[in-house]
Amino acid sequence: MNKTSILVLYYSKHGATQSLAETIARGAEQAGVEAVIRTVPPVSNNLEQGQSSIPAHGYPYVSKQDLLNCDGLAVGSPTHFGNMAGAMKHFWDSTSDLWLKGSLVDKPACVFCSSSSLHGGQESTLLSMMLPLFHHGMMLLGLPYSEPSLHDTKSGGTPYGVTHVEQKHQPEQTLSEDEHSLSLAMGKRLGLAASCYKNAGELS
Ligand SMILES: Cc1cc2nc3c(=O)[nH]c(=O)nc-3n(C[C@H](O)[C@H](O)[C@H](O)COP(=O)(O)O)c2cc1C
Repeated sequence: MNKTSILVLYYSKHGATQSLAETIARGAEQAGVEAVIRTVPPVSNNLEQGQSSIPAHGYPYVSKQDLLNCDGLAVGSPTHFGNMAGAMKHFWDSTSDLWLKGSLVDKPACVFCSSSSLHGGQESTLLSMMLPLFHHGMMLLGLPYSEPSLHDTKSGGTPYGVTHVEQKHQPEQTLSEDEHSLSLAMGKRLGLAASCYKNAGELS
């Protein structure tokens, strides 16, 4: 049996969403699964402008093969006007071929986001990222209230998925204790769900 593999796919301009992505990946690894981190290229107002296929730094850009290979998927974006960033939407708009083949059907998935204010649209951003995943037939996971941090948090963290709220006088990338523990829990939950579903499929 191949090792279960989770794809953590994010867009981040200033690194906050990337911190969530890396912590979710660590949580998945704690559940004994492999975690692959990928990002999407930025979009420009000048859509004719060619993008380099390799980022100047950081994680590689996602490929369709990454989506085909994964057994579970976490998708994250900063909140941009209460919605996922255009770069992430642009990427999902390029996946009709996978949708036609049902390539992502029944794969467990979750969503995460970062914003600069507590009531600035985190939940709507999470919901916006769920929409393409539902259309692809994925099985969406949230976070259960049995996670103590979901009750305690004064920063990010929702039952719809893990979030981060930037704090004044802190680097964007610094997660609160509750955000950190919820990110690990989200990764573990996704890893376990993907393992169970993959192993059940391979046995049947
Ligand atoms: C175009 C744009 C729109 C934004 N809209 C919102 C918003 O609606 N609500 C909010 O709280 N923050 C908003 N922000 C702030 C980002 O969501 C926030 O800085 C986020 O943590 C950045 O994540 P990153 O470091 O991964 O890029 C916006 C930022 C930009 C650039």
